[in-house]
This record gives sequence, structure tokens and C-alpha cells, in this order.
Amino acid sequence: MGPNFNDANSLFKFVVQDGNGVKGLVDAGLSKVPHQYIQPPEERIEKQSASSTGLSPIDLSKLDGPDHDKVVEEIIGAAGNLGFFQVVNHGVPLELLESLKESAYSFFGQEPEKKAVYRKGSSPSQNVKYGTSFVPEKEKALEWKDYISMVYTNDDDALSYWPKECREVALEYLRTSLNMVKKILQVLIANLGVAEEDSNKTIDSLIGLKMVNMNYYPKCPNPELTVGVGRHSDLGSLTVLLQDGIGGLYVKLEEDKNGKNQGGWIEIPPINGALVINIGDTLQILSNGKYKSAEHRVRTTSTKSRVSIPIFTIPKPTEKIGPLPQVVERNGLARYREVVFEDYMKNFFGNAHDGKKSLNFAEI
Ligand SMILES: O=C(O)CCC(=O)C(=O)O
Ligand SMILES: [Fe+2]
Repeated sequence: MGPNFNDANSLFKFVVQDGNGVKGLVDAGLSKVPHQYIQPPEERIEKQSASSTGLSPIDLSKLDGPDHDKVVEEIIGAAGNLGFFQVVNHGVPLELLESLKESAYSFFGQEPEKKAVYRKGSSPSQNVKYGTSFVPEKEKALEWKDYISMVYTNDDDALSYWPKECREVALEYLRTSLNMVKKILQVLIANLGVAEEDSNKTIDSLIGLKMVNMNYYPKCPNPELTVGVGRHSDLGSLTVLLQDGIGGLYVKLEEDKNGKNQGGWIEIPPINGALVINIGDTLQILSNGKYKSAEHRVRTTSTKSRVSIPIFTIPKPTEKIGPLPQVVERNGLARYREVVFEDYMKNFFGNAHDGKKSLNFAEI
């Protein structure tokens, strides 16, 4: 037995509008997923179908030592191939990573009314939003995920308006991660030919907007029919992601010209103490396609809930983003046009996840 949703609207109202989320459904004792969550066969995720990455994490502390050049090569290689890599010795304290996961559980573990306060339209701050799935109004099938999203403007705002269950840790996570993000971006943009004296300005424009999310994927009675997050690429420059030990994050291999990689999926395995870094659309555009904004997705499981905590670094809405002239000069042809980032964002958040289609908006 479980809750009964007699018509299509009652489920949508319960989960989305009333803010009960997927967690509310599961807590009500659901024994099979409602049809609104059933993905078409081509979007379902088979656990066995992915291989694990043999790639070892990159040791960022070595950027400051004799192995500097080797680490630079590793970062550039990963950004240009898979678009995903993991890092250790990243400067974000390991105890903080544990506190972050705990604080995600304390936020999502609250009564629905406490979370629903942060629903769009009722949230005390425009910068804080609790929701479920990605764009529920537009999706053919909903994603099995609840989230809280916190946009950073300044410390005072964050400490006043971000949920108290997670505000301090999320802020410290952002602060310590940004140092690392800047170091990685420095490596990536130097390799694109940006002169050292212009480097800080370029980095600032790439990380003008910062957002910390906490994703909660409740356990699911039918993981074979659902997705936690559907196929997508991230919008911004770099994403930093903390995942717990459950696993289920998959990245798509690009099909290469020789047809060698058939576009299979590989899992980014959980590594205790590591952080996942991935390239977003902005860096793919800026680099004229040299760096890959990788398509990725998340599986659900029937045994345990999963949490993940991404930081998205994104240009400010007023920023203009296009391929760097230095890179176009080398390539001979610009693959993307210059876009005002606000327009790019509107298109991104106005459509359901659909692989790398978001990039079409800037493609020439
Ligand atoms: O949960 C994850 O591991 C990834 C989540 C994700 O891709 C996202 O929030 O953009
Ligand atoms: Fe993502």
C-alpha cells in the first residue's frame, strides 16, 4: 500500500507544488514508482552497462612542486578528453566533506513544510531554491531527485538566508573550493594562450556567479525504470562535485571519428576524500571545443539514498561568452558565436535535460 494519486495532477501537486519532493513519496510508503517517473527505454540506465574509469585522481598539491608540468598535462588531457576528472589534496578539508554530507541529510530529513518554505515563489530569498527534478513543467518523465540550490552573492546574505542546517559548511566548502577552481582554471586558460597578465580577469569572468547545490536521491523501488538525473552537460565553467560512497554517476565517452569509442558510458567511482571536477558548456565554448563539456547522468538505487553536493561556477548573466580569439586563430574557424550569458542560461533552465543540446544555442 501507499499513497493513492488518482489523477495526474494530484501527484504533481503533492511532489512539486506542495514541496513534498520525491522523498515525500518514498516516506509515504510507495511500493512502485508512479508512471510520471518512468523513463522511455532509451533513457533507462543499466547498472552493468558501464565500465569504471581506471584513471587515478590528480594530486593537486603537486602543482606547486617538481611535478608541476606533469600535473598540468594531466589536467589538460582530462579536460580535452573525458571532460571529467577527480582530484585529491585539493585543499578542501576532509572533515568538511563529511560535515557537508551530514548537513545534506539534516536538511532533507526535515518535515516537508520546513523545506517547502524555500519553494520558488515563497522562498525568503531569490538566491535560495528548494525543488525537485529539473524542470518538472517541461519534462516528459520526472527525475528522481530533490535539491536545494544556494546562489552566493556575499557572506552576509548566505549566513542570513541559506538554510541553517547547511549554511556554514556550504559557505566554507565554497570558499575553500574556489581556491582550487582558480588554480585549475589558470592551467586551462594558459594552455589556450591567454597571457599571464590577462589571466585573473578571464578567471573572474568565468566564475562571476557561484552556486552550491545539495542533491538528494531517495532510494527508489524501481531503479531500472528511473533516472536520478537525466543526460545533460553542466552550464558553467567548472563544476566541483562531492559525491558519497553510493556511486551511480556516469559520463558519456565521445564517439571518436574512427568509430573506436562507440559512445559508451563510464562510471566515475566514489573515492573517499576526492572531489570530482567537470568541464561545463562555458569552457567548451570559450575553448572553441578543445575542452569537453561532458554529458553525464545519475542512476538511482533501491537500497540506499544518495547525496551529492556540486558547486557550479558560472559567468555573470551580463557577461558575453564566446571562443577566445587566440584559439579561433589557431583553429581557423569559430564553432560558437558570442552569447550574452543570460540568454544562454534562460535557454538552459527553460528546457528539460537533453544531453548536450544546450550547446546548440551557441553553435554556429
Ligand atoms: O549527483 C551527481 O553525482 C551529479 C549531479 C549533477 O550532474 C548535477 O547536479 O548537475
Ligand atoms: Fe551535472
